[in-house]
Amino acid sequence: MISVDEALAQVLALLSPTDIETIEIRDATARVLAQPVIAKRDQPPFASSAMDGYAVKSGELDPYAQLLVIGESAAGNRFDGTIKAGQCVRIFTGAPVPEGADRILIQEDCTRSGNVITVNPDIDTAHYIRPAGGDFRAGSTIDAPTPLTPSNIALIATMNVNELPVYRKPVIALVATGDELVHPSETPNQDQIISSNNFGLKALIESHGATARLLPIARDDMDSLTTVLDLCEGADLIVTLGGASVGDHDLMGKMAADGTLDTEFYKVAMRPGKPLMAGRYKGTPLIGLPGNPVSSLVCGYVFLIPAIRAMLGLPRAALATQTATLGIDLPANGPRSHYMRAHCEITDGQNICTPFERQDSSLLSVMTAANALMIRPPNQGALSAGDDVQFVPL
Ligand SMILES: Nc1nc2c(c(=O)[nH]1)N[C@H]1C(S)=C(S)[C@@H](COP(=O)(O)OP(=O)(O)OC[C@H]3O[C@@H](n4cnc5c(N)ncnc54)[C@H](O)[C@@H]3O)O[C@H]1N2
Ligand code: MOO
Repeated sequence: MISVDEALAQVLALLSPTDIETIEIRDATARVLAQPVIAKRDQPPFASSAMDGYAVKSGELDPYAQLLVIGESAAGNRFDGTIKAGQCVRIFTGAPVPEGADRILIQEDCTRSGNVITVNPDIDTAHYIRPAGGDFRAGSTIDAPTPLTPSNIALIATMNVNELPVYRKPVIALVATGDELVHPSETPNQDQIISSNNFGLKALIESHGATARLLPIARDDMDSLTTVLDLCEGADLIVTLGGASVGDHDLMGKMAADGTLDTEFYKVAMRPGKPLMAGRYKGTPLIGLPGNPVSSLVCGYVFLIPAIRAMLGLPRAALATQTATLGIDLPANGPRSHYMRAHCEITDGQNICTPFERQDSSLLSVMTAANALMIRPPNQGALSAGDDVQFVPL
């Protein structure tokens, strides 16, 4: 069996970035910028006031000095004249600072009577002017590829860029397999269960910037399976769920083993996830995930998130791990990497990571209670509470 790292490298080698399309900024949520964008203007485009008050000459603010208010500068409506000695202009936050002014006196620091203000004896020392281009200059860029976050979407809008080149959302076809499966809301017979893996994986896929296509459930016969796989035409990636192992009805496993799939690998030294496979079906990249619900989801995190990132043109890399302190003693690990469902919690300033006692790969309730996958390398010796461990946050 190959290692998780080797398997991930082979999965990523099957995939290329999608093509680039242009979208409007209103549709940019969670997309990935494919080419740099360039600011069309300075921000702010003019020196502007940071406070509500009066635009003044800084040399004229002696205690009890009086200044004549000669006009108003509001956000969106500037004062067109120039401030001369003894004068000031009423100004509001965001408004252009008039010619001749080099400071904003906040309104709390003066009293006004008619068109005259009197400066208080004890005033704030800040100037409250935001210089033109203080945030960024015209011509400054946001590099690509980069995931579009709320803040860089706002930044790009401020740059006066409306149309953005982004990677097309990869389409991932999800094929649940098994005679025992029915759709939620259907009435299962006594031998049937509700198909859940496809919905969990759909949520995982869509929350990482791809589109999931839910296919009809494939039954445990070759005709049904190939009919559904053929319906995946046009997808960037096919993900099958279940039927990956060695039982008589595990048809994906058979296809991987007998070469019906253009198989890159079959079986990985990981727990859960041993029967994982990858290859191509009629030219389309395919990842076959095991059917146990937790195995499906864990493999989804470990392989599909990096796969989606690769298809979105982002760096090809495994999920980033973090270090925590183990909360309990653990016996030696077996020959497979173990992705243990765990709970991490900050206690006395330390991140304590404690794996759940029950690690069976059918237990979705345990997976749901977990906030981390604690990773144990193959054949790692026994560990004691207090040892450093690696984990991936969920
Ligand atoms: N003799 C051996 N048996 C098994 C081995 C092995 O090495 N030798 N490996 C075990 C491991 S590890 C895993 S993981 C499972 C994986 O099996 P399959 O991928 O073939 O999965 P299925 O048999 O189809 O299903 C397993 C389990 O999960 C349920 N399931 C399947 N699909 C869904 C779905 N869409 N939603 C909810 N639940 C689903 C299914 O009903 C089964 O209970 O094989 C072991 N066996
Ligand atoms: O590898 Mo299986 O996915 O352990 O349950």
